[in-house]
Amino acid sequence: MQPRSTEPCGAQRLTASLSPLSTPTETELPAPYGLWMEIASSLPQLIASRQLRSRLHQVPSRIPGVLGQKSMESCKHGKVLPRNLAVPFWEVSQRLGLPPILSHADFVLANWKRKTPGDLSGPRQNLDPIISLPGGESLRGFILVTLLVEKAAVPGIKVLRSRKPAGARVRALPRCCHLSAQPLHREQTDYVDPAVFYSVIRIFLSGWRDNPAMPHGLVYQGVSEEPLAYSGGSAAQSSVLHAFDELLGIRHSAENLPADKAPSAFLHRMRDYMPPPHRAFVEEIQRAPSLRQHVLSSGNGKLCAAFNQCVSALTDFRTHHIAIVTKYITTAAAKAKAGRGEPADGAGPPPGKPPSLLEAKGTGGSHIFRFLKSSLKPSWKEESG
Ligand code: HEM
Repeated sequence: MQPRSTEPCGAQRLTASLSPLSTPTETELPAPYGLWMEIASSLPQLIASRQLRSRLHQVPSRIPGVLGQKSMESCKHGKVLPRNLAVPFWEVSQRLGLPPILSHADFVLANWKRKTPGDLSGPRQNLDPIISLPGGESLRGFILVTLLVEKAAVPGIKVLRSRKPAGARVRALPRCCHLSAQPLHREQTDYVDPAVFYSVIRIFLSGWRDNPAMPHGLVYQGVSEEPLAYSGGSAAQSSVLHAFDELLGIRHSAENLPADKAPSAFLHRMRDYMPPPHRAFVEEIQRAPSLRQHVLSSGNGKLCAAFNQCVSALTDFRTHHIAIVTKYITTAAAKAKAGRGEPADGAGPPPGKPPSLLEAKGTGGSHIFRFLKSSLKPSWKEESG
């Protein structure tokens, strides 16, 4: 991964809007980016009518006064992102401290707006994604349900950020550590059609690292002659579970897996896909004195029970999540193979052949069940006293 600049600029406002639960303040880019906005706002239609490629050719390779220009480099091999997309994408990503690929931060955290001013008491009804992809209502449900899980975690994150003594924080957490496992299950089921998720939405989240469909990554023309490999968007890039895991000192076991394939290695890599303030927050919790050690040495039964409740809440969330993955990937794959997995009307046609090479893979490219089941069995990080 390239070194990242944290250079302040207009991008800083965008970064600020990525902090947990703040409303994205800007939903339109400034005038020089008019053509980009126009294309971004009609992606589903452009993809369905196969006009996206020709529209993208019209994007100028230089955006006046905003982004620099790199010299054209020839491309020797691999799948190529043309220079007029690759260079600005690279530069904006550098300024945001994010990798140049659609990440959880882009797709979910910064991609929502209120339909009407007001609170989020009827959240799904009053919310919309800013930028959509093919997938119709299922795509909308997928983004917004994921966002609502982030929202449900806010009280817990606030406890983590509070300056209260460790004991008080442990006691406060079980009340707000549920992470909405039940609603996650119910809402995904109600709003996201598995066939649409499997054959349409997932393609946009498949990335070009550990993806057999793009084994050599992607050449970002004008940025690097060598192909670059980045994982696709996944809620594994959300700071929420990482923060709770670090707080509770949870490590994910890796039976029969080489170290580089262990869940902990994958999850650590996903931190590179978080906005820098989120990553810093998780690392700060990681560096803090061990809460578990504090609880154990307190000899306080109620405190131990509260701590264990937090661990159970995470396990429950992950158990529900596995049920979702079974439905949206395993069962959907079987149906697609049997020819019974046609997306419902209104979802738009699949933009290409469903990625059969990705069947056993997660959105971020992991071998899903081995990975997800191992994260159900928490082990503890080694503690030095
Ligand atoms: C249709 C819905 C969903 C599907 C099919 C799905 C699928 C997956 C898959 C396959 C993985 C493995 C890692 C990867 O390859 O990216 C994963 C990881 C993960 N997902 Fe989801 N997911 C869904 C919804 C959600 C939601 C709404 C959340 C909550 C914000 C969530 C949170 C996570 C987390 C935290 C991980 C990392 C593994 C862990 O910490 O246990 N997922 N998901």
